[in-house]
This record gives sequence, structure tokens and C-alpha cells, in this order.
Amino acid sequence: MSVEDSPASEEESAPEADGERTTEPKIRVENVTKQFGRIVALEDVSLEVEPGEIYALVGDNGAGKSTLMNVLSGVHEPTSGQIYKDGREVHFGNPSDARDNGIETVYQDLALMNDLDIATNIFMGQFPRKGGWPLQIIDWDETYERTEQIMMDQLGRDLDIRTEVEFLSGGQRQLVAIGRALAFDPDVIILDEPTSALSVDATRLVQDTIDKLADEGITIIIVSHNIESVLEHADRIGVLFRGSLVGTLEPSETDLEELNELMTTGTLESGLLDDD
Ligand SMILES: Nc1ncnc2c1ncn2[C@@H]1O[C@H](COP(=O)(O)OP(=O)(O)OP(=O)(O)O)[C@@H](O)[C@H]1O
Repeated sequence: MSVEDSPASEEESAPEADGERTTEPKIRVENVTKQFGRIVALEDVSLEVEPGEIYALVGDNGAGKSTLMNVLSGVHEPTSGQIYKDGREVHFGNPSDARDNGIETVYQDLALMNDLDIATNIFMGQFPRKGGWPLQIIDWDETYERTEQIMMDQLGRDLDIRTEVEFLSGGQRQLVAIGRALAFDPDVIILDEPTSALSVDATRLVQDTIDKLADEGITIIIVSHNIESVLEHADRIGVLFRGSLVGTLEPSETDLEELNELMTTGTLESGLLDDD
């Protein structure tokens, strides 16, 4: 993996003289195309996600949402185009490259271990350790202390972190998966369908948590079919249609009907659409 300064980004990272923009977008996708053989899953997609923003990606089945998510999380390399993080061009050859650049992904399959407790699930594979090599052992005190911090301070939930995950509700399980992402101290979290198959209450729990993380400055990208929830919680909504980004809308300027039209036809009859 390499991270390069792009000449353009150096210029852009300086605060502009008119004071309008002082920060780079957290994520910038520029002209990204992804092909799988003859299938064009993404075609010339460009978008920007601002720091601390909740950006939702919506689209019909096969529109390219997962592919874009996988490009950003290092699962797929784009066929062409560039990705920038904080104004620097990044190349992700695998998910740990994305992780090294502060991007964590919570997949729909939460991949939790049911018979282990919350803290163990959160730090699985990256436990704090103590002692010198070669006699290093897991530092359980530190593991539970840091889990408590993630739960209370970042997720704002008073869950008993020694509870085995199998006893948790759907919403609580989603929080544990988000907690596991937070353990890597990311500044971007990508969430794949975080509220699918959740009850109304669980959906609210997860949404409130996502709002809280964004308030803390973490940039959130949500892939979702839940348009109502997206309209309520996202700052902006990117609509993909057959691999192309056909619109970027703010919830205040659109509604369910319009989004559905855009998702299913790739255009709006009214023609009123920002092309950013
Ligand atoms: N690994 C792959 N190999 C071949 N084709 C793929 C691969 N991944 C995705 N595609 C194709 O790329 C297109 C976009 O798929 P993608 O999964 O990104 O859409 P999506 O919007 O996430 O759809 P869904 O909501 O159904 O998950 C589809 O035509 C899909 O069949």
C-alpha cells in the first residue's frame, strides 16, 4: 500500500484565501470505475464525504453500493480512478490498508462470537498485551477498561461488557460490532445495512448511536435500503443507479417518492436534480 501526496491535494489542503473551505473532504472518490470482467459495477463515480458527515449510499439491487463500499474498505481495487483520504491519494490493496488509513467497515454479517463476552468480541485479534517478548500475555484489565470506555464514552450505552453476545438483542449486537470498529480508533466507519432486520426500537438505538458518533467527529458512510431512516438521519444521500452516481441530495430537499423514482429510473421526471 502506498499513500502519496497528490500535487493537486497539496494546493487544496491550504486554507483558501476567501476562507470558504479550510478542510479537505474526509473521503474523495474521483472518477472511479470498477469492472468485474465485462460487468461494469461502478462507472466513473465521483463523490466527496465531509468530516463528521453521515453520508448514505442508496440504490436498487445491483446498483453498485456494495462495490463502492468494498472499494473504500480495501476489498476491491478500482479498475480506474482515485480515492483520496484527507486530501491524500490512497491505494488500498486489502482491508488492512484501509484500516491503516483509519477506515473501518462493519459488515452486515456482524461476525460476532456468540459464546464470548462483549469485551472479548470487541478486542478479538487485537488484545492489549503486557509483559516483554517472548512472554507477552493478554492484558485483560486493560481489555475490559478500554471496552468500558468504548461502551460508555463513545457508544453511550451502559451494557455489561461481560455479557456473552448470544444474550444480546439485535440492536445491541450491532453496537458491539460498531464497538469492535471503534477499537481500531478510526475516523471513518462504513456501515453495511446497519438497521436491516432490526425492530423499530433496535433501529432507533443504532441510529442514535450513529448520530452520536458523527457528533463526535467520526465520518459515517451508510449503505442502506432503509430510505425512511436515511431521510431522517443522513446529512446527504448519494443515489447509485446501474453503477453511476445519479444524484446527491440533502434530506431537506427531497422525499421518499423522489428518492424511489431516482433509485428505480436513474432520473427525475421533474428534472430538478443537483448534479454534484
Ligand atoms: N465479485 C463480483 N464479481 C462479478 N460481478 C460482481 C461482483 N460483485 C458485484 N458484481 C456485480 O456488480 C453489480 C453491482 O453489484 P453490487 O453488489 O455492488 O450492487 P448493490 O447495489 O450492492 O446491490 P444489492 O443491494 O443487491 O446488494 C451487479 O451487477 C453485481 O452482479
